[in-house]
Amino acid sequence: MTAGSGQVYVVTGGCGFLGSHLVRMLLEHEKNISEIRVFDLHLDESLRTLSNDRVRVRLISGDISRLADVQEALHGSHLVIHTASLVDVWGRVPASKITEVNVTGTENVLQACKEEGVQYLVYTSSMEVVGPNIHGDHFYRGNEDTEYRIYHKEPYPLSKAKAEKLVLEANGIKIKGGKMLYTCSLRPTGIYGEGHELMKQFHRQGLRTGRCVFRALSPAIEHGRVYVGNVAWMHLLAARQLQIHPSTLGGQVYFCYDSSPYKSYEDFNMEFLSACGFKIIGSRPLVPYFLLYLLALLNVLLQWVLHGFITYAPILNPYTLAVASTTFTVQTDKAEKHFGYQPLYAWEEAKMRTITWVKSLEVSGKDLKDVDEKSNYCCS
Ligand SMILES: NC(=O)C1=CN([C@@H]2O[C@H](COP(=O)(O)OP(=O)(O)OC[C@H]3O[C@@H](n4cnc5c(N)ncnc54)[C@H](O)[C@@H]3O)[C@@H](O)[C@H]2O)C=CC1
Ligand SMILES: CC(C)CCC[C@@H](C)[C@H]1CC[C@H]2[C@@H]3[C@H](O)CC4=CC(=O)CC[C@]4(C)[C@H]3CC[C@]12C
Repeated sequence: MTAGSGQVYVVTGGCGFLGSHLVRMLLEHEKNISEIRVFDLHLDESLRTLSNDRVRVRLISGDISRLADVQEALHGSHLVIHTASLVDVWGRVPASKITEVNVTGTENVLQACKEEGVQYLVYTSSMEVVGPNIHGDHFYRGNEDTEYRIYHKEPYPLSKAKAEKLVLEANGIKIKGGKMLYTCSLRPTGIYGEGHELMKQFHRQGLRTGRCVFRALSPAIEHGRVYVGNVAWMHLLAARQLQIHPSTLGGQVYFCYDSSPYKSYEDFNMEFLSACGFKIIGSRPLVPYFLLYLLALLNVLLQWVLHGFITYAPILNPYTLAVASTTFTVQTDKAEKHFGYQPLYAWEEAKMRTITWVKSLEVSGKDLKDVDEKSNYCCS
């Protein structure tokens, strides 16, 4: 196929952690495309070099919350994978901004699909549209049909739930040219893999404490995790099959899953950090939950006091503590049944790829030597 004869895909948020893996996945595995438009507020110029003689990677700088930007990006395109989002549960940005990007941004994508005659939309939702809620209700090996007391107060999960509802309700609407819009929504659990910003933070934090991770969470609490490459692969397959079987996938939600083991959030992270000499201290939480909760409240107070001077947004706050302390794991085969999804990467490969990347942080870590010396390497 010569460049120009294939379809045009748009990936909103295509320069992000998931988005950039998705662009590479499309380039490697999707033969029906001639152009990938990477629409993002913050462009990663390295993606431009991925163009080849078959597919052009076109970077488009724009704001999803501005309709005109979205309309221009979608003009003449065939399918949109909408991953752009403000992923913030730490209070880094105001709630209004999260709503503006995640909800209004999604409204703009839907409006642009309608006006530009784009027939297919795959939305990157999140496990968070379901839970865990702050009441501590566990979601143990649940699926897309499992009953759960959904309760949202935080801006991020609220915004993802609203956006997903808009996407699913838009399935089947009439668009320009008399055709219909077909949509589906994918719900990843906690995504891990090369480029995960939060893992970088855990790595940096661990270096400061002599490569010791002081256990804060009960090892009995399981948290679903999924490898970024498999999330990207599921998006590619959903996009492909939504065009072939729109009545099957249209208006459906699918949890993203693979064979990553069910573990506590900390123990799962140690699958990678231990390869860099990190050790977890304690077989059970080293501090009682109430003390951790007080620390989380102190962080809220400090964030409030420092607001306007600096953005103080530590990992620990009452919401992240509640989420991390509540089991949320999925066990489903809906994506396999509806569109033949099988993870592209087995657990061992996903683990080795992630370990290789975490180890690369050691090499690139400028402050590595100083930190090790200063922190007297307590875990040797
Ligand atoms: N990281 C995770 O564990 C999970 C993420 N998700 C979802 O996956 C998607 C991707 O998340 P990540 O890759 O982790 O986040 P990310 O922050 O790495 O990527 C999001 C991208 O959206 C872009 N963006 C933000 N505001 C924008 C705007 N106004 N206009 C245009 N682009 C904008 C950012 O520049 C970034 O490149 C999001 O929709 C998120 O809700 C779902 C479940 C878990
Ligand atoms: C008590 C500790 C300091 C807590 C450390 C772990 C937490 C920071 C993370 C535990 C669970 C994570 C969330 C979960 O993976 C679900 C998510 C889905 C998304 O769409 C975005 C990210 C997140 C909210 C994720 C954020 C970090 C945790 C709360």
